[in-house]
Amino acid sequence: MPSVRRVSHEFLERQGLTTVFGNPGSNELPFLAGLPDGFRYVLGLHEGAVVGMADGYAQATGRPVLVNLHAASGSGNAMGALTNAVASRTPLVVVAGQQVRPAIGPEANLASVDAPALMKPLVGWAAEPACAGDVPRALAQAVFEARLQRRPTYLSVPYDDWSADVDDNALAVLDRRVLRAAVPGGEQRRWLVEQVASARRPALVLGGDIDSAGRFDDAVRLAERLGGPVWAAPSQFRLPFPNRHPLFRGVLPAGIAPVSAAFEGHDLVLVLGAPVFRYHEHLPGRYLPEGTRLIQVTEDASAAARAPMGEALVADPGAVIDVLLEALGAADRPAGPYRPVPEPLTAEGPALHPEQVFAALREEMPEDTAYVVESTSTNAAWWRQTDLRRQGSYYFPAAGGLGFGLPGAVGVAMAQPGRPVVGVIGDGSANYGITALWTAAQHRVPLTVVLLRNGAYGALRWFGGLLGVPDAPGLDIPDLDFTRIAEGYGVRAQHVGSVAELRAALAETPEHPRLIQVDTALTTP
Ligand SMILES: Cc1ncc(Cn2c(C)c(CCOP(=O)(O)OP(=O)(O)O)sc2=O)c(N)n1
Ligand SMILES: [Ca+2]
Repeated sequence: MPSVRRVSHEFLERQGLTTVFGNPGSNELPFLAGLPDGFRYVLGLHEGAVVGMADGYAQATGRPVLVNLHAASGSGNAMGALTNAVASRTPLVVVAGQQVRPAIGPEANLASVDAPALMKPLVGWAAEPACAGDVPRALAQAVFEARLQRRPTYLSVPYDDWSADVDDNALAVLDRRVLRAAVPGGEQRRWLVEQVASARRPALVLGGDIDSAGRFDDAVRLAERLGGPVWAAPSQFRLPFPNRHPLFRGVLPAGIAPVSAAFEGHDLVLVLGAPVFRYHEHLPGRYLPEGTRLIQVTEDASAAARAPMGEALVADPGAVIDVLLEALGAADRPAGPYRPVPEPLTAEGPALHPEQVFAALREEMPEDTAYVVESTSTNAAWWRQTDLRRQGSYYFPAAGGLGFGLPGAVGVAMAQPGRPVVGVIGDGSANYGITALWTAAQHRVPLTVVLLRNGAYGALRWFGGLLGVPDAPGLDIPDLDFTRIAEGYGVRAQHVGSVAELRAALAETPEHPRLIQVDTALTTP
């Protein structure tokens, strides 16, 4: 009879989950025994980095990814990075080891007491099978739930289960497929087309799911057909639309009152692939202006259910774009020229202004470069200086949890070896996922990390001023030298002191990971 391990490996292979991001403990070794040829294990030195890399890899490949973590302490370390993966709707399948069943109740060492509860409410599904024979089916459920919900799932498996024999029924899981059709038809289709076709001044709000689903160019065609303004949904973690397109108005402000003000005069707001909305600052006001109707289209049923206003259709936003383009036809006139980029601001003294760094990236890096950005006080500078026109060009921690940037950049670069990838990382953020540098070096990932060193938690300095706490402690992080830290992890590094030096460094095409440190002036987000 085959073992639980052999059937589970076979199932994972058939489902394409053969790249495993992990950090092992003794409980996990029996799962890792005899990994078949074709599987690749990517070791991260901290579980936050493991999940960040897996998140970047899954987002860039668009497929579920297997994560293997240690029980309890290992799974706990991953929670911060999982908040981002939940917000970006990344289908991660986390498999964690567990003590043998008789040892869990007595809370023997390395027992994860009530393991599934540890990960809720973050993950979309969590379980610990009631017996070894149910492990292959439970693993299949974890994969299918992650794919259907587009949310991480968690499976805790007692370590002696993997060597147990299974009966023939357990083999039935190998041929399972779970598909979902999400194209609106009939009455729903007629209703939606009529609402959009009859709108006098429609506006579009696009979420990260549009980019994740590869619908970046289709969204441009729909926007140019509607002719109205386009915003990115608040708390943006992907770029769903070219940021210099003449119809693009930027990211919606993350407050109730300013969002309502932005919609003033529009009779229909069509939200595609985003929750309504991930506000941030509490700025109370009317949700919508008088006379404005909001229709949300999302695959995320709970996002549709929890929205505070408007109507929602749970469907594939990409399929809805196809339906609307088919019904309305393409634009009959070009949208006009893309907006030009302003001259970058400069800073007093030796440090560069972040806009000078971003202008150098725009001018030196190839147009298809993918950027993973985690430098929180430089967002305004970033969007003033950048000109992104391709799908999959921008990633940001979806729940604002730092520690995604550096690992996520490694994961994106591993997923797209032929595409230039740049991590734009603040000197504060870098520390939350710094061990990913070691993995990048070990796997010779051709990644560029531009490390913006302003010696502070810049964004918090700004928030401190906003919230009337200008002298808050713990906001300065002086004396960090990431060139020496990077070299310690095996990554070639250099410090650049001018725009010319930065441009010369960027002009070289990296064969392996490299870190370029540059001192930047403090700016406001
Ligand atoms: C895991 C985690 N810890 C702490 C924070 C709080 N935080 C922190 C600590 C920030 C400072 C980031 O500093 P940086 O150097 O990366 O970027 P800037 O200097 O440009 O702000 S921004 C922010 O929200 C967070 N968002 N996530
Ligand atoms: Ca900083």
